[in-house]
Amino acid sequence: MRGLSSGMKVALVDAAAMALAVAVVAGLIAAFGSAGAQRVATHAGLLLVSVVSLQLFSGNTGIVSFGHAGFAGIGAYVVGVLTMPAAIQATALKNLPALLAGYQLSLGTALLVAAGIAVVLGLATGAVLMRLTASSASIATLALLVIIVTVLVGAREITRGSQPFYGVPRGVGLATATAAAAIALILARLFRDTRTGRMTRASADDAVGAAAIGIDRRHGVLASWTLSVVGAMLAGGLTAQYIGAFKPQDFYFDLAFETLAMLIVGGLHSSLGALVGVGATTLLIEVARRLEEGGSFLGVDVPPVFGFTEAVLALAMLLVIWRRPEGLSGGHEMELLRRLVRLRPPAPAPEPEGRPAAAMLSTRGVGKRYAGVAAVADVTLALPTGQVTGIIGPNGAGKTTLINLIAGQAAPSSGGVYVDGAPLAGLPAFRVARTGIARTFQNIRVFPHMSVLENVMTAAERIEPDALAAERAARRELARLGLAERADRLAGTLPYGERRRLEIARALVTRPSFLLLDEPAAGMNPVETDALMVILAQVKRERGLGIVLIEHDLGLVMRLCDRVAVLDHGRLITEGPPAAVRADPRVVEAYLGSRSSARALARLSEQTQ
Ligand SMILES: Nc1ncnc2c1ncn2[C@@H]1O[C@H](COP(=O)(O)OP(=O)(O)OP(=O)(O)O)[C@@H](O)[C@H]1O
Repeated sequence: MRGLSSGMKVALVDAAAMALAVAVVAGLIAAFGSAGAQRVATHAGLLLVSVVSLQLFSGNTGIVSFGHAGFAGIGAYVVGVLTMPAAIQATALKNLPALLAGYQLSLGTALLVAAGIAVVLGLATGAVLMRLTASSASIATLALLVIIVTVLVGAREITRGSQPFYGVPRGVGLATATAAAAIALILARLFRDTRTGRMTRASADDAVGAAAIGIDRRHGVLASWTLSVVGAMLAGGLTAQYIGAFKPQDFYFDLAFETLAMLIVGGLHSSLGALVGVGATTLLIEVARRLEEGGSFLGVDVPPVFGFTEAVLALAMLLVIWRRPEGLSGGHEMELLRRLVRLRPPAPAPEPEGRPAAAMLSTRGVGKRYAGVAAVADVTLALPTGQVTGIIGPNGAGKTTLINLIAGQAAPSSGGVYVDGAPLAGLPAFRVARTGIARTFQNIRVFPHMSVLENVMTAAERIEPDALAAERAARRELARLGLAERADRLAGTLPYGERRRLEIARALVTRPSFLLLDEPAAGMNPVETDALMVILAQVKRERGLGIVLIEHDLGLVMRLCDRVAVLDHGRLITEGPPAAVRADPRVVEAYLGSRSSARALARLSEQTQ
């Protein structure tokens, strides 16, 4: 286990525990269960493969998918056609194109072919999905489901259309279903703690924050979608060999609803949720099914009730959404290892060597108009490394917009932004971040559902060679910002001031040439603000990076900054050393527009004279 990050160690133990739990339950049912119980368990095992595949995509990206049921259908037909004995094929599929006829492959080989097709289909459809917002992508998966089932019905020569497709050898029983479910659970649990898994979750948590540390959201969506399509198609292929006969409608809305309901009941955001969801709903469905058929229960005659099972499932889902939105699992993994032993964290990495890669960040005549209003107009600024440049100005002066223009969160309407003379304008934010520009946000953008350590590690992974190195670098920055003890807490549960510091740690771990801080001391008490000032001054001294600081605390600006630029109504009205700027009558005039700022400026002049 040495050489692995803490997260991966925890994931491995969780994965082994879940696989073991599934194997033990299946073993008990195989040994002592009735034939009926074994059928239910086999069906549940195969459903678990489907639900886990769905969780791998939807849980990590936050995009609810309705399309997975359709892919299970494709998998079922692929395995069905490829494994069907030639004699049955000759009667059941008389018009099957010669190219597809007479293979009669083993289940394993047919599953391999299905996986290959799944990769191609996953990449092709994922290339579209990754360009859509989460809600549009979700609707697109619904369209995919309809298209897939329509094609399956239409491809009569291969699928027999709406007629039952029969004659598939029944090679899947409880043992195969259990093994498949265990493997699916292991892979899904481990994926979450891979580099791609973390990047995907970060983008789902806060896409803008993720782009600011260089993450291309599309990469995670494509990777998790393709993997989950493979899982869904294999689940379908195994199901084909379990049930032996099926129709396209078996892989339509009912299955999409059933698998989604199971996942939501268990908890969308963890592989444990998929396991708990399938377990709990299988039991519920079994009870509901008995009631649906009617009969005498505890001496009471109950008439058959059509659709009772679906209604119970829907009700269970609504109840969970209402009372426990994160699902029965609470939305998190077991983290058994962390519960059982006190994990010794790896030592923080030493301070990195070397100076910033770039020397100068500059804007030339940069401007931004919003619906006719000039938020920033014709600003030309030089922001060298080795200096702290303060950007001040009254509310609405355009400070945040200027940072957004530099960091790629907004595209300039005019002018440009340059790093060592190379233009940045037009690059998406994640590419700007990769040029060595890190930033924090006025309205904090940490990843709330990830741990404090994961927040920083995700950023570190862009530049560190492996997860362990990324963890050690992350721990270094957490220690610097006084957050070492908070490493395992969920970022969303931190108090405001600590979340601000976490954002700074996340930015610093990328070893940027330029650090843009948008009101880093907002919400901090004076002690925290002073500590932050010491840290920033130290980072500037040790690393020689350039810091750009937007701050309303003028005392902090005047003490920390080497130069100060003043914006008013989007325009740069003056720029220079703090003392000169403070004495500039244009600055006093700009601040007089806002009474509280004018008071702050007056107080500051009194204090520093
Ligand atoms: N996305 C947007 N759409 C429309 N107008 C915007 C947008 N972003 C900023 N603005 C406008 O641009 C102007 C500058 O806003 P900006 O947030 O950059 O100022 P600021 O100096 O950072 O203010 P504050 O100190 O209050 O944070 C404001 O008038 C604001 O309303």
